[in-house]
Amino acid sequence: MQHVTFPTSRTFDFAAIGRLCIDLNANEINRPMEETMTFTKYVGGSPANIAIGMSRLGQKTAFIGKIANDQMGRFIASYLQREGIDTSSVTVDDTGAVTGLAFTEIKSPSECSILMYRDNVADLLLKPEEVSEELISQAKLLLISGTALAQSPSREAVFQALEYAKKHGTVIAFDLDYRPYTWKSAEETAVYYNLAAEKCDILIGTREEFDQMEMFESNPEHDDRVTATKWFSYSAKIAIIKHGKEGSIAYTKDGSEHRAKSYPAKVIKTFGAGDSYAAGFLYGVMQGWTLEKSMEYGSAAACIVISSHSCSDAMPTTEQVEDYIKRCERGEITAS
Ligand SMILES: Nc1ncnc2c1ncn2[C@@H]1O[C@H](COP(=O)(O)OP(=O)(O)O)[C@@H](O)[C@H]1O
Ligand SMILES: O=C(O)C[C@@H](O)[C@H](O)C(=O)COP(=O)(O)O
Repeated sequence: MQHVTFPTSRTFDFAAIGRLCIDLNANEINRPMEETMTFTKYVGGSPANIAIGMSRLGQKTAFIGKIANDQMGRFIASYLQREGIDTSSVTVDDTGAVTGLAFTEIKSPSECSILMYRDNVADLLLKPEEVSEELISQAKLLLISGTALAQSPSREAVFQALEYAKKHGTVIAFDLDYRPYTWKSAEETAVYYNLAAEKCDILIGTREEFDQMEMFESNPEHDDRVTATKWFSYSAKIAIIKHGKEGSIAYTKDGSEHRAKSYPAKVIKTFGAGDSYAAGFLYGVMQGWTLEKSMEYGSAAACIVISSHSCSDAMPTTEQVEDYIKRCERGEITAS
């Protein structure tokens, strides 16, 4: 059964709006940040990672965002272009804003954290008038990500993008991507997340991210079905609640729920799981696959990324995902 119908005959399969940043991933793994001396630079930012993932999976992809007018900004733009991503809607800041940095700490495969430097970042300066209606009207799927709602004018830019997507029948996916650093209060976060989620067709988040949205509601048992059902009276057709290595559950508007098997992985670090999962899952849904198959594909893509050092640079191609699934089926990959 098709839960979401995508428009046909559009220039882009996929467009993402939001932050373009830098990840600096610890080279000396399995130790605290205090003892980490060297880092490798990658393009980062959750929506950037997902866009790179979709492009690697062969989807015609565009990005809407703002970069700093500095070396880091230029590094990001040229990386996206090399990945075949359309950057005509990536504008360059002219106010002296900087590129957001995420230093990652890999204390152990399961104890990872991120130290973010996000004061005066260019990505949050994207203005509503810089969002191209033409581009959104030419995309089958628009991805928004929660962090871009944290501040004006980026917040208004995302709402403007939602408006255009609704007007042109572009399917909207919302990766909650809650990062506390950029928000002023939990109340502000909940209000804006809810306002955006009302307009979206596909919601993807962890249990903790949905809890954050529910601060004015009663869901004392943190029940996934209660969480998902609320959104089906708005625009949502699919709500996915992720539970780390325990896997994820997709709820659909017809009242059913879908679970997928997850795959083993030799985990180096856990971050990047969500972004690669989102790319693999959305790719599957766009191919018209069942939700179970799409979720499995997302899980396999996630395993590839968490077994690698980077997030963006490790995003797999279809051949890599299919090969990973086959190797798991043959018992060649076991959990670390
Ligand atoms: N340790 C792990 N082993 C295998 N798969 C994992 C592991 N951690 C996450 N995944 C896969 O990645 C998906 C998303 O991970 P999750 O940690 O829930 O998201 P996020 O990175 O956004 O917090 C999970 O549903 C699962 O399929
Ligand atoms: O989103 C960021 O700004 C940092 C990411 O690039 C980072 O690598 C990461 O945390 C990925 O997030 P996840 O996929 O939700 O684990």
